[in-house]
Amino acid sequence: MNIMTEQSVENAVGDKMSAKSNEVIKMRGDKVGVFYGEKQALFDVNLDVRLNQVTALIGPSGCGKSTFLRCLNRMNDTIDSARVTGKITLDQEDIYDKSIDVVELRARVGMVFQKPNPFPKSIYENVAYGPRIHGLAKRKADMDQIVEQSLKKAAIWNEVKDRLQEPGTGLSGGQQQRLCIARAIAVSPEVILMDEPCSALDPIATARVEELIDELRQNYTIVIVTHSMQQAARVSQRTAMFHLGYLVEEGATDKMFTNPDDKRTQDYITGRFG
Ligand SMILES: Nc1ncnc2c1ncn2[C@@H]1O[C@H](COP(=O)(O)OP(=O)(O)OP(=O)(O)O)[C@@H](O)[C@H]1O
Repeated sequence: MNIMTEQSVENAVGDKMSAKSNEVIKMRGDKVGVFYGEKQALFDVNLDVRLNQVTALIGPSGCGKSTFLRCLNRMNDTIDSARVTGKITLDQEDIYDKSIDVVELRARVGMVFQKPNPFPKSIYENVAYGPRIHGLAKRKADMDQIVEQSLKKAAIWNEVKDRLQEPGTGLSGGQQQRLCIARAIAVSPEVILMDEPCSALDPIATARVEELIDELRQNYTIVIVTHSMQQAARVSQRTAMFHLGYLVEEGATDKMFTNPDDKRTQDYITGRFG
């Protein structure tokens, strides 16, 4: 008879979890709608964001990609006319619930914007700012460590370690974007949202950031809006195609780019519209 001890059950469950960890749903959008005043920009979007995967949001201009992305950390709250309907969960918890502290939510679900936007402060301060307001470092040595680790994880440490007190705005565009990624990482987020993070970068800086996104996936869950089909294919495991405010389809990136179910996806990825 095969009697499993409590420990062996735990191990077996653990193995199954790790084998399937990329199937774990980190965030879920359930019938998400967004209105800007009277105008509805998103309709009934059901979309899962899987743990430790990169999910790419694609679709023609104005289809609602950024609007959906901003729902995931309640950045739409900052737009007066915006109203969100439906439900969005993070680890099964409703992020629009009254009990949610939005500042804490945005530390758990960080964001990197289209244009690199370092603060007009030193490189060090750009990274230290978030951990300081969240009280993550008690002593200067702890803060130094957070700054160093974050810059290392964002693959920019070697380029800036001798100039930490110089302004972040003095870096190249690609370096500034990696500094902004370090700033997002510094508060230990679980999810990182990226809104066209490479659109202001040259091809070499873009390749650098794409490589970084792939590395970050091991520790974070990433959602990226991109206009570049090549980029979506290179960096993501899942792709979601939007059109006119609707989610057209979502699936494994390989399948979406080789054998999509919907003709609109086929037309978009082959450059027939958008
Ligand atoms: N702050 C806003 N106020 C009013 N309407 C808005 C606002 N932001 C977006 N919209 C509208 O919502 C719709 C979706 O816009 P959104 O920026 O989400 O699309 P997108 O797919 O990210 O577009 P793009 O690829 O051009 O960035 C568009 O019709 C847009 O005009």
